[in-house]
Amino acid sequence: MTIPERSDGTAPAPAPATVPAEKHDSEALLKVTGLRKHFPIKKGLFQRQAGAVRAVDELDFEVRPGETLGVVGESGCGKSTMGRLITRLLEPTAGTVEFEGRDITHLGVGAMRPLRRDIQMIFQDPYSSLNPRHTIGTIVGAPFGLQRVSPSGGVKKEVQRLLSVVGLNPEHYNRYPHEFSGGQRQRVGIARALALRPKLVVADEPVSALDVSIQAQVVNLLDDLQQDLGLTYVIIAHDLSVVRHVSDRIAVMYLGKIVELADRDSLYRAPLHPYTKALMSAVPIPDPRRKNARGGRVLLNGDVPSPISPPSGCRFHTRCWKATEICGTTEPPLSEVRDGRQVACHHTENPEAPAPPVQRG
Ligand SMILES: Nc1ncnc2c1ncn2[C@@H]1O[C@H](COP(=O)(O)OP(=O)(O)OP(=O)(O)O)[C@@H](O)[C@H]1O
Repeated sequence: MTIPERSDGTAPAPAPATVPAEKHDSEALLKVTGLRKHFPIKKGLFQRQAGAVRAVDELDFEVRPGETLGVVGESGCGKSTMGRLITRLLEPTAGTVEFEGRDITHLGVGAMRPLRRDIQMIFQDPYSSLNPRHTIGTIVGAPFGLQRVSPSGGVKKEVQRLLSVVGLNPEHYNRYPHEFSGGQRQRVGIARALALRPKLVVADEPVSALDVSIQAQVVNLLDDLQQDLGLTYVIIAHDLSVVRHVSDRIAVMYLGKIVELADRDSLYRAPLHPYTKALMSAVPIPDPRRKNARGGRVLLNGDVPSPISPPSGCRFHTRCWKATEICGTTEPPLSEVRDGRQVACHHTENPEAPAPPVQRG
C-alpha cells in the first residue's frame, strides 16, 4: 500500500512500516481530563431547565501516538458523545481535551481549523454520512476545499490515489454513493477521513451498520492503514469482537463513566470489573468446549438506567451481582490496580481468583 504524502505537499511524518510493541511514546497524543457533557432538558413555555442527561461524566484517559484505544459499552452509555467531544464537534460542560500537549477545549472555529486536519472522524452509518447528490470524488475531495489545501498533483489525482489506498477503483471517481455497497461506502468515508493525513482518527461504530461478512474487511483495512500511515485511533464499538481485533487498550464505559481501562490482552484474559465480565461473557468464544477463562456466562438484569438520574454510588450497582451496601452509597474511583490497569469497583477481583457463580437466565 502506498503511503500518501501530506496532501498540501508538505513532507509526511515518517510512518512506521509496522506498529511495534514499543510504539507508544510516553507523551500522549490526546489527553482528556475531567471531561463531562450534560445535555440540559428544557421544559415548558419558558424552556426552563428541568434536569440534564449526564451523557459523559468525568472521563480521564490518554491516547498515545500510534495506538488504538477501543471504547466499548452498551447503547446510551456515552460513547458517541465522548467521540464528538474529543473531535470538538461538541462543547463539553466541563473538563479539558489536550491534543499534542495543547489545550484545545475552548478553541474557536478559526483556531480549530488547522487542527481539523489532524483530528478526523469516521461515522457509523455509511448510508447517511455520504451526501447522495455528490459523487464520491466530490465527497473525498471536500476536505481539501474546506481546508484550502491544494495537493501538488491536483485534487482529482489525490482523490483517486486515496480511493485506491482504501481498496476502491479510482476509475469510480464520478460514481454516486448509491452505486456502492455498504462496505464500499464505508471505505469512501475512510478515504475522506484520511484525505488530510490526520494524526488521530475517531471511528464511531465504523462497522456496526455493515453485514458481518464485510465487517472484518473494513476492520482489516483500518488495521492496515494504521500500520502504513502511523495513525492513532479511538475506535468506538458496542461489539467487543470488533474492538478485540484492533485495540491496544480498551476503555469500558457504563452510564457516562469509564469503569475499566486496560491493555487488550489483560482485559480479555481476566476482566476485573463485573460489567466488563458481563460484556465479555456475551462474546462468543471460538471453541465452546474450551474452558472459559472469563468464568462462565453472566447475564445482566434489566436495561441501562437512565442517564438523567443515574443510580447513586456505583452506577452499576443496580445490575451487579456483587453489590454490597457501600456500592449504593459511595462511588468507587477509577484507580490503578497494577501495570497501568484501572478499575472502578469496590470489589475489584483478583484475576487469579476462582470464577464467580454462574447466573442462569
Ligand atoms: N444532543 C443530545 N441531547 C440530549 N441527549 C443526548 C444528546 N445526544 C446524546 N444524548 C443522550 O446521551 C446519552 C448518551 O448517548 P450516546 O449516543 O453518546 O451513547 P452511545 O453509547 O454512543 O449509544 P449508541 O451506541 O446507541 O450510539 C443517551 O442517553 C442519549 O440519549
